[in-house]
Amino acid sequence: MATTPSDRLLVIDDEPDLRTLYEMTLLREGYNLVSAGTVSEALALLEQERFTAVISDMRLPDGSGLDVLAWLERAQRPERVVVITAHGSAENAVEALKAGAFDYLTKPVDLRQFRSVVASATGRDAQRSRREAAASAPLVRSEALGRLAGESEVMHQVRALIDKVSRSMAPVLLQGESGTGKELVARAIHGQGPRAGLPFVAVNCGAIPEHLLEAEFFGYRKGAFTGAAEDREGFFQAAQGGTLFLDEIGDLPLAMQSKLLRAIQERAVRPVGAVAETPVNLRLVSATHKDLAAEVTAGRFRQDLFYRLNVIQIRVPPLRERLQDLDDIAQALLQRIAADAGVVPAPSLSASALQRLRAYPFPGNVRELENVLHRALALSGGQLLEAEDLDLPDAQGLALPVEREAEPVTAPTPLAEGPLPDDLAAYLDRVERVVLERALAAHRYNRTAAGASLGLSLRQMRYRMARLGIGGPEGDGGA
Ligand SMILES: Nc1ncnc2c1ncn2[C@@H]1O[C@H](COP(=O)(O)OP(=O)(O)OP(=O)(O)O)[C@@H](O)[C@H]1O
Repeated sequence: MATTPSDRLLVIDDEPDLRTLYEMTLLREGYNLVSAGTVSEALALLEQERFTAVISDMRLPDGSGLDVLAWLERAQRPERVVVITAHGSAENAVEALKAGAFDYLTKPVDLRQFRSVVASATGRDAQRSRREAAASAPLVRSEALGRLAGESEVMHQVRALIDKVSRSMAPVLLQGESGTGKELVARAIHGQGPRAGLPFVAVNCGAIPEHLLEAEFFGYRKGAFTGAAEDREGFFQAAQGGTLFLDEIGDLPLAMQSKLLRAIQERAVRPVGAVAETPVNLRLVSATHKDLAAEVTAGRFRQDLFYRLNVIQIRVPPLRERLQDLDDIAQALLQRIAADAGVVPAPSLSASALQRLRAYPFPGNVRELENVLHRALALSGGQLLEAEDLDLPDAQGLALPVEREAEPVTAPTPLAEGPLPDDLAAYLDRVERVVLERALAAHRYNRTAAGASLGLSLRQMRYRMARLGIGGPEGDGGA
């Protein structure tokens, strides 16, 4: 590959053999480099010139890789730093990421991984993929960040954090109620980062049946189980080079938590039925509406996995805590919904409509607001949406949700009597298909509303529709 003048690296390691190994590997890749054996030598070189990236061992005779990181932070230098930590030292890796390292590698260094991590630190992988995918990949860069409306103090903080974390590969944990915009934040982190042109794969951990998790995450080989007619890649392979967004991570069963932890530690996954592992290099963003620290205390979430995922935490507050954003968000959503529906110009909200919105607590947060506006737009037809068009209960009339008695479940008639199905999975798929299709038709193909009527989130609905190959008119903005 052609070298650009910016491909200049600084390698810091005190062991001559390792330094030679790194140098040889990098020279063969076409990089141009200098090396140092101590922190002070490294700082002297850094004072003289700028590098694209710095690759530093953690333990050095006169200090540590963290000292180099701290120096670069203080000097506000743009170099990306990859630290190399001792095997099994999760603390060091997490500490380095928190201190601003771009990424880390663990000893003994796997050279394939080394090349791939350095390629992302120098931006080569992103450049290559942008060239390859220029026309076909949707350019997510900045688009998601642009969609994130709201000028409240807390939203400014969220945006500042997105900007900061997007510069490294550090895992991010997003904490917030359902519908607050966690996925949008995850997309913004990806879109602002150096790998914006690479895939962003969103997975709702809670929507996948437990027995399919491993195959869905890591893929499988042909013949691994009945029905595995060909090799299939998992989410990790699909997100290779980019970002894997694990939503509702708190719903992951313990057994799968262990497998996920292993994949993070080893930076490799083994598809079901495969002998060899496949290296993966991606950024993990996870999200939860649960208090994961409390889940750890309760023994439902692995402490070590929590530690690995929670390197940087961003809290996305509920809408009721940032009511001053409501007007901006409502207007932004209305613009988008109207544009998607081909309604030009977009209608606006009357003063009374805005007042009604402000008085409503929005337990379903921004997603609920989006649905309310969808419905209002479909029903009103005018240029000004009034309070009545929103179809919201008065603030005074709002009652707390009453727990409904669970309705008795009656088995579908064919099962109460008559022959039992000879293929239960296929039979249940047929039942599910009929239920989903009926709910979709009843809600004019609005997947959010159809899902809600069945007690499913939009993601669960999407997952089920995709699994059963149910298409149909795009009925809402949840895609
Ligand atoms: N600040 C915002 N400005 C504009 N639109 C927003 C904002 N926050 C969220 N949205 C929109 O609200 C909807 C719900 O957001 P999103 O799916 O990101 O929430 P979530 O927290 O991931 O929800 P869940 O936990 O249920 O998966 C999306 O259509 C998103 O684009």
